[in-house]
Amino acid sequence: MTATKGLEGVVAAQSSISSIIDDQLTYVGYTIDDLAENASFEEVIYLLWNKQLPTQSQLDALKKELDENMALPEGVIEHLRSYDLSSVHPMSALRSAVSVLGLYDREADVMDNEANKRKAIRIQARIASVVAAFSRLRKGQDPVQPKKGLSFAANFLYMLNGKEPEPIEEEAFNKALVLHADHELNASTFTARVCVATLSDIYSGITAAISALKGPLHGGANEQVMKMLTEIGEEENAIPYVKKALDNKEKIMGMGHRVYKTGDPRAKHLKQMSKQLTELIGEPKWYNMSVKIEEYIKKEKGLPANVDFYSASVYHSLGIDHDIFTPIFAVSRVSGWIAHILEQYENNRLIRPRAEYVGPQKQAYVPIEKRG
Ligand SMILES: CC(=O)SCCNC(=O)CCNC(=O)[C@H](O)C(C)(C)COP(=O)(O)OP(=O)(O)OC[C@H]1O[C@@H](n2cnc3c(N)ncnc32)[C@H](O)[C@@H]1OP(=O)(O)O
Ligand SMILES: O=C([O-])CC(=O)C(=O)O
Repeated sequence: MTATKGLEGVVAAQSSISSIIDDQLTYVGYTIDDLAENASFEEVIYLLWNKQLPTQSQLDALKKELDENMALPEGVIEHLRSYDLSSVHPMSALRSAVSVLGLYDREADVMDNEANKRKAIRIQARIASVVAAFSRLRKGQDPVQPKKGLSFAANFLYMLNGKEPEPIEEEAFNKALVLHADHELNASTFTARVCVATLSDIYSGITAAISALKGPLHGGANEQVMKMLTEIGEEENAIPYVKKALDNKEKIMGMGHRVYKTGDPRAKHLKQMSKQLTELIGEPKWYNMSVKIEEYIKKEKGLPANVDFYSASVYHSLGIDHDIFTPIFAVSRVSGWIAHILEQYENNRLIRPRAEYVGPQKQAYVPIEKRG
């Protein structure tokens, strides 16, 4: 038995949700370019969960269900008020709050398909509310109740900021949600599938997935990109900064990808949005220094920008706190996690690979008093 480090190239599941072939990403066979330009996030949720685009009445029904389930149980708000919010990372808060959400769901451990679909709606709707409530509570503001009839994107920004977004903000945020919704067997999705393949419940699967997304090699990279841009400060510092980082064998966040070698097809959409939005807020330097870094890393290391690179300056331009970037990734990706969890339940087998043992062999037990 020989291990493949990081499971690179290992095909670990069959799926009909999303695919990456020749650096092209599709959700259920629709290209990400087509969806990013045309689809609402709600349509994408429906697509991922039902493997087909909704009719108008199916979309209306989904929107109504999301609207009806967005408000948080009072116990979850109390939970968020029960600890020092200033001392925790929002991803840790989200991870714990989703676990608490499960405690307030009477169907949490009901495993049939219909119950799982009802829980899917509740989780999708409430994760957005948790992130918004957390963000407000830690600033000493009360949570804002969701407003029925708004799009998912607009409702999130409304709950976050207490005012409805401008059309350009809503459109940009919707596109970001569409672009982040699913991505085949990335680390957090794989984590979710491993978890529920034991026939554990959907809240456990999502909590596990959030835990995996948090890391800076995965979803946590978007926050780190903005940290880097902030440290760089001005355009002329960009190249010296990344050159020094490479000399020190440090990784440049938002660059490189396990699967994409020529480019991440989501990045060009975010790049375009970054240009537009940073100009709009009068801070084009974030876009300009990002372009410089992207070009330099491509030239020096042959690595492309990934989805996390330009999303950082997009979210910054929308006025979102930098440590809320990764929770926003979760607000979108939960749609994909749920799709994969439902797909795993449909045709389940325990996921249990092997390890190549490389430790000592044939050791004889030594009584404790004789150990040196
Ligand atoms: C939503 C997402 O999860 S997208 C990914 C978000 N993560 C990041 O942006 C973090 C930065 N990027 C990385 O760490 C990596 O490119 C990953 C984790 C995304 C992919 O990693 P892997 O496929 O395992 O590649 P690995 O880390 O083994 O790197 C291969 C080589 O490229 C180099 N490399 C990879 N990414 C980078 C980077 N961002 N900056 C500098 N060098 C890099 C490595 O140092 C390594 O070089 P070496 O062979 O000389 O040691
Ligand atoms: O697929 C991956 O490894 C990481 C990624 O881009 C994502 O999860 O969107």
